[in-house]
Amino acid sequence: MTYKLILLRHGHSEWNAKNLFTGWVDVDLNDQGRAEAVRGGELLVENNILPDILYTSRLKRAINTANLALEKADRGWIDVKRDWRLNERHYGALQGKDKAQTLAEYGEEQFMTWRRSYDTPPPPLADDSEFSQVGDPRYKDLGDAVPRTECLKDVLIRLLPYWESDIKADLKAGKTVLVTAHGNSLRALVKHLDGISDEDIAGLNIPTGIPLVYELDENFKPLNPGGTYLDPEAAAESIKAVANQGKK
Ligand SMILES: O=C(O)[C@@H](CO)OP(=O)(O)O
Repeated sequence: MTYKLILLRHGHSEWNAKNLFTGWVDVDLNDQGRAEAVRGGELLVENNILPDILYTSRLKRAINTANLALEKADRGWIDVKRDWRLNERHYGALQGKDKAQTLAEYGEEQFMTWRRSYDTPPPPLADDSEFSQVGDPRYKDLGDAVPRTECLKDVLIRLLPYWESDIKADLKAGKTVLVTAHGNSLRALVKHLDGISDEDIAGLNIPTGIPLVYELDENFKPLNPGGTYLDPEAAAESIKAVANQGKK
């Protein structure tokens, strides 16, 4: 028995275009992102990889990417599960800040530590910040556990129980699962799937809007390590752009 898992990072958002740290701020897709999402759906159809169930975060850039892709694939009818555990990494006090300005102000080493180190979170975001999610009704179930900042390790710790309890169960039931989420929540999942070390994960970036397909064996180990991008050339271009954010 093998399992099929599709990972899809949301398309370009309004804040990707402005080069701002986003995290849990609920920014929508821009026109480019909407086009990427539709293309993502086309790629699913062209490769005849059609999801039976959708998992998304609670953020509209992921929700709308999934809706556009699934509509294109005529799969808007599949069951949906949304969970905060698939949300982007909370970017702490960097949420709303310009990446290029942050790089210029703090230098490359600190900037990259905050962006890509496994276990160093940015400073926490104040609860009264306009970019805080404290008090947001969509996270009522979290009570006071709404994050104020997170590193990638924190994301993995909150995501893994959900992977184990829900996503794996649907894969085991024979469903093709689509997970539409974010650059860093998907980096955490890929780290787990591919057994990437804490050091090496710093160099891994996920492109926007391009389905990444994993074939998993009965132990949920990838038969195609690293997964397969349905448009490898576009993925390589987009990965470069993500890696170079801030440096413009
Ligand atoms: O700002 C963010 O939330 C993320 C994803 O866009 O950015 P980065 O790639 O810098 O982690």
